[in-house]
Amino acid sequence: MQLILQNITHRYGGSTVLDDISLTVDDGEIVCIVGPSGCGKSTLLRIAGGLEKPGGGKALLSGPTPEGSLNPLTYIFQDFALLPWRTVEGNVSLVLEDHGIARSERTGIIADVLARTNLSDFAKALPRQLSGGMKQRVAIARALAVKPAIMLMDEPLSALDSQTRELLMDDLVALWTRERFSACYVTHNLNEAVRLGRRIIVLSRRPGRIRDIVEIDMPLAERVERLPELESLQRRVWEIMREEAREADREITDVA
Ligand SMILES: Nc1ncnc2c1ncn2[C@@H]1O[C@H](COP(=O)(O)OP(=O)(O)OP(=O)(O)O)[C@@H](O)[C@H]1O
Repeated sequence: MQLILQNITHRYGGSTVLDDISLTVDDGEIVCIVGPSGCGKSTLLRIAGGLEKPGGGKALLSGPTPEGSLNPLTYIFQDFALLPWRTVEGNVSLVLEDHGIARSERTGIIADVLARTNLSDFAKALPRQLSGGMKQRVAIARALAVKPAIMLMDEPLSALDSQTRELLMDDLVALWTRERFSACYVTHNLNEAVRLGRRIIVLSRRPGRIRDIVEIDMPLAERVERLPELESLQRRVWEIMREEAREADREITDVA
């Protein structure tokens, strides 16, 4: 299944936030979206997920829904959004209960996604007993449980310290390598973008327009071994963004 954004334009009040954004996320592809603060990355993701209606243009899904997919577009947020009174398995179960999945089937799905995210030993733990990294693994397990066609990931690792972020990136690469998933992945972090993205869409400062697209034709599993190449790609993305980020920074300071 493909996610297609066609000529998306959006305004809040008098100001244009997104201007004529077109992009496609192909089946099995991770597309990263980077750009200066306030350029509309999260807005674009909300439009992609149907949470917000664009002022102009269209967001659509094309192709058959994967078998067993309960929710073709599924979000993963920075703040995990777990229910504190439910255990790890209870949090994953909730989305399945919402879809009316019978208990016996739920048990199988939960065991599968907890195994894939290395959480099997923590099934009975409560969120408050878990580190930030583990909480985000639960959020990823919960997203996988509905067999999404495309995951919409909004800064999923940015609440974590840098070491935990590294571990979670390894996990995402391992998950993707075992069973490819598609994702539209918004991040501030250019290192995450070059580690995970097949394509990196660089947006300009507000109004967000596509400034450039950097393609990375290197298998995900090899990237951690090829850090010098990734560093030069990361520098290239930063060169594209630098002026935009500087202008965006000034703009925000002016407002304050
Ligand atoms: N519901 C809303 N109503 C009015 N303005 C909004 C709303 N949501 C976002 N904005 C504004 O739209 C612009 C884009 O916001 P958005 O959160 O999409 O940007 P972003 O690129 O994700 O930002 P950041 O990198 O800082 O997270 C910002 O100026 C923001 O203040």
